[in-house]
Amino acid sequence: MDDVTAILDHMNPAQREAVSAPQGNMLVLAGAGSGKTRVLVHRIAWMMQAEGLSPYALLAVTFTNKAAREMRTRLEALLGISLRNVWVGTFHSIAHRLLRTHWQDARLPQHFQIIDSDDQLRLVKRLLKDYRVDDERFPPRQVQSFISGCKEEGLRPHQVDAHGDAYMAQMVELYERYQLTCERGGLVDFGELLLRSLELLRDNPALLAHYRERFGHVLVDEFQDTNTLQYAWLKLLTGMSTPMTVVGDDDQSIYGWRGARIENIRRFEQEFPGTKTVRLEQNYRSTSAILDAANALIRHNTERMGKELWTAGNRGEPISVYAGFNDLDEARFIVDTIREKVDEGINRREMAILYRSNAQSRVLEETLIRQGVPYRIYGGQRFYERLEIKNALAYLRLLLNRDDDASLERVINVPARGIGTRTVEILRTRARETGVSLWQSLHDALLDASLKGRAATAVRAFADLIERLDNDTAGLALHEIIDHVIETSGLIEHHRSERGEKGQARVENLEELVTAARAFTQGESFEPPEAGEGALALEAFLSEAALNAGDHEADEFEDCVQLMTLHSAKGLEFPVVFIAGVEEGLFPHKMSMEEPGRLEEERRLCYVGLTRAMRKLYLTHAELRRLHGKETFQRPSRFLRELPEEYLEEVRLRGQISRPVTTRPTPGLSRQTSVDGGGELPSLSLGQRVRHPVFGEGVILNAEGEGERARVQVSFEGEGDKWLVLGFAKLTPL
Ligand SMILES: Nc1ncnc2c1ncn2[C@@H]1O[C@H](COP(=O)(O)OP(=O)(O)OP(=O)(O)O)[C@@H](O)[C@H]1O
Ligand SMILES: [Mg+2]
Repeated sequence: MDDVTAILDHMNPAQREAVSAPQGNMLVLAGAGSGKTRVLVHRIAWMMQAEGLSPYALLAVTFTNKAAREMRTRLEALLGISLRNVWVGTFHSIAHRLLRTHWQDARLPQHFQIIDSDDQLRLVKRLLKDYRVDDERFPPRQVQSFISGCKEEGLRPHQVDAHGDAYMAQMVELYERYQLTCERGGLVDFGELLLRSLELLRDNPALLAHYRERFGHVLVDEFQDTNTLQYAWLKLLTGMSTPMTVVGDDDQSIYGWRGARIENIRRFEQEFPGTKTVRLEQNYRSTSAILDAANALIRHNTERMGKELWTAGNRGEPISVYAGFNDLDEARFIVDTIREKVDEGINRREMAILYRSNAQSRVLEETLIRQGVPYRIYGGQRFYERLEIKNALAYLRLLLNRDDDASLERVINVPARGIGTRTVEILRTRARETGVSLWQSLHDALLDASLKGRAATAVRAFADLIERLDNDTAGLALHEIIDHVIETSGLIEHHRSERGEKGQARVENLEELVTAARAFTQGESFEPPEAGEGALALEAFLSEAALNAGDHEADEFEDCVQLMTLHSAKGLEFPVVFIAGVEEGLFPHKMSMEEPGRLEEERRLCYVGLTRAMRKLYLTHAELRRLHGKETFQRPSRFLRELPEEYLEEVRLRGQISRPVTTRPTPGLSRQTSVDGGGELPSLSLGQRVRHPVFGEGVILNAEGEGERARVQVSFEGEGDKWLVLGFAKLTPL
């Protein structure tokens, strides 16, 4: 009995009520950090201990595999028993388990293979070719997302109505052929896992009855992010008679773009009989400054179910807002602050840097590496290890060295240009036998005609492409070389045609590589900046990129700063959180600014970000950012304005010299600050503190123009930002 009540220890009355309520449908609707996940775990423990529910009668669905592992560990700790085969996992992993167990009823071969989206795309391309479908009118990625979309809505080819439209009819036919190929090959894609397991249960009443009987209770975390198919799956599995506990927060629904339906929360209340709704209103995670600011932000959304959150905690420190003069300065501020905190005794793993777009990690990573701060990217890869970046670098390596076999193999058919594995195999064998590089063997094979027909044409086109890239980029600056290569090779287009967030992220990363190159030649990126021009610069850049990719891999137990996108931070918490790039166009992301619905989703994402912080939150933005290879002035995000000022504190530039303007010319900005006439001017640096006879003390934010018209932007305390012509303004460096 002691054990049982221990489960209710450290719980507030509302939580206790939710944990110990008799089994029946329950919706826990509550804001961030109110203990929803904790209630879910404790409710499971309670049902096992107080009500004798067998661990195997339990089905708990989490959003990520990591969350599933954590839930299992927490349960084991609470119950003091090992829980190896309990049904705790993501929708996909649970569906997979069902299909593996009942492969015959699911009409699958015993050893069916799961294919990821890359395999899926390859398959689509092959189909288009086999059936001679014009891949310009039917771009493979579009076909792929059509198929996935149908599956997410639970539709099989025969259920899709083309409404007499020839284009649609062709799409449906492709879906059908795709499906047939999968069936024949025993292949199951991600969407298929869920749809197939839904059909498995639907078409096998005995089996369905078995599972309805077997599962005494079904629990779902992060319910606000379930999609139509998942909702249908839950409804079928429980038959609305097996009780369900779902927990969620409409304000944290951030996967609308991937088909998640917030309405599922409302539907649940209406459709599942006798649903008891519990609201948790006390937040245990954050200081009141953080929580109240987050509450104020989310109040700007109109589509809300309405919730209140309070905390008994201290007000804590204000939220620090830092305006970097550029993205590099922003990164430097973050990393400096992290190092200070480490000196104060805070573990690195207690600190997280969150950002909206994947590509933002590049500058942060480089700064962390340069300062020797170990970091880990959660739910993603390091910048220089990302697929699209490795592909781009492989092209660049080939320009310098055609005999780089690894690079050649990597990109010979990326983007697809009809060079199959058989052709590559022929080249490889030949290279091995004659002791030459693949590049050489490719030419030999073309000469003696051992490659023929389409293969020969495709291989020749590839060789020509590399030569052409080399010729065309001669004499160009490093960033222009890279820009040209990613455009002309078709790499960027390849990802541009990929719809959805993933393709978008890859395009952004490639553009970020151009930015990295530009920063590199200006000595702002890696060190030391002895880059030189053209091929020399390229060589130096490639070696630095290789260094940044390798070697720094932290071991599993190393104390690391956590980097991740805001999306992958869902459900997690950290004592210290930095959100970087809080700027219009970046966050909210430009793609979402036109549609009110998408903008609200961005605001929810911001709410998720803010509420990850327990003790201290930093919001940073840069006034000048290199984006997509171009420098742009950035405005602070509207989300910053939506936070009440009373919770914010502006961090002042520290007045230290960070970047002498004279040695680091920036396109569009001045090459030097010294002006002719008017005598010698002191050499000034961005970030430097200066005094003006009228405006007082300030910090140099920006500089532009040359000669007499050189101007600097100075942020004066009390006077705001001002642009001053250097020749006239009497600035004294401090
Ligand atoms: N009654 C309580 N007493 C002390 N700490 C609590 C209590 N309830 C929750 N917590 C703590 O508060 C933090 C937030 O809890 P939890 O992660 O379960 O919240 P959540 O509602 O799931 O948040 P999110 O919406 O971000 O997923 C955790 O550290 C948890 O241990
Ligand atoms: Mg949670």
